[in-house]
Amino acid sequence: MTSPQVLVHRDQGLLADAAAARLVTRIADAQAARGSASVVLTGGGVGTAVLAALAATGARDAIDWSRLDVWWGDERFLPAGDPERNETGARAALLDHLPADPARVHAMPALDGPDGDDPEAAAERYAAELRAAAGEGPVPSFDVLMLGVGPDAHVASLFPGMPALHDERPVVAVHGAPKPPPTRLSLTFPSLRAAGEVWVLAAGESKAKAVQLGLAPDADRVQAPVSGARGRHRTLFLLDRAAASGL
Ligand SMILES: O=C1O[C@H](COP(=O)(O)O)[C@@H](O)[C@H](O)[C@H]1O
Repeated sequence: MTSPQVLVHRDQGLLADAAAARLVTRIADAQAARGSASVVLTGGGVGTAVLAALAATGARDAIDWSRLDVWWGDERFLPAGDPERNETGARAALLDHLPADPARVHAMPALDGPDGDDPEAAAERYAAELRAAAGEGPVPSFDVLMLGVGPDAHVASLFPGMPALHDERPVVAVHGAPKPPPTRLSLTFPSLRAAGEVWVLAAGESKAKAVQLGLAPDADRVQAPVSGARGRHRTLFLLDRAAASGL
């Protein structure tokens, strides 16, 4: 497990631009080294702002979009195209504007997908897709996994005190999430921690406490799930000044 590094930017706009630039470099490096790369996207305000910043920069052409696998860390279990789905936001901000290979864009199943309104079956389906892509182990060694963080210190759809925090399966259905919608799909800690790099993105004063907990050496990941978000090689907390104000 890596100790987090903290980078503070003046405001959310600069944070999004800097994270987008970092993403271009990381993906291009991975593609140069291995031929392909994989990223895990997050929903939420900053996560989507990073994708919009990436779409807006000319540097995005340094990425071979046809050789990039795109996954999600969590999803709201709603019909395809629902504006509240993380996938919908990511497509509008970035993926609809790029020559990504549709077969490599691995959206989590929707409520009107092949498993209908059975989130457990949908979670198993996504786990099978991850396993098939992994070669070895239950999930791929993602190059970069991005996570937003809630004011309650949740990451992905791992909310404080909920059973999903203890689940060893790679993907789970979440019921009764405190933030709507209540039914979600989420990667679990073992999957998050399989990533080479984990980037926690936070902007705004409402996230300051969660960021503080996420970096506290004695934090309990059941109470503050962000404190369990760590990458194998690197963990970055990419913050704006307001989110860093409690440090
Ligand atoms: O519900 C969710 O919330 C978090 C954080 O969102 P934010 O708008 O407060 O930044 C997000 O990371 C997660 O993917 C999403 O499903």
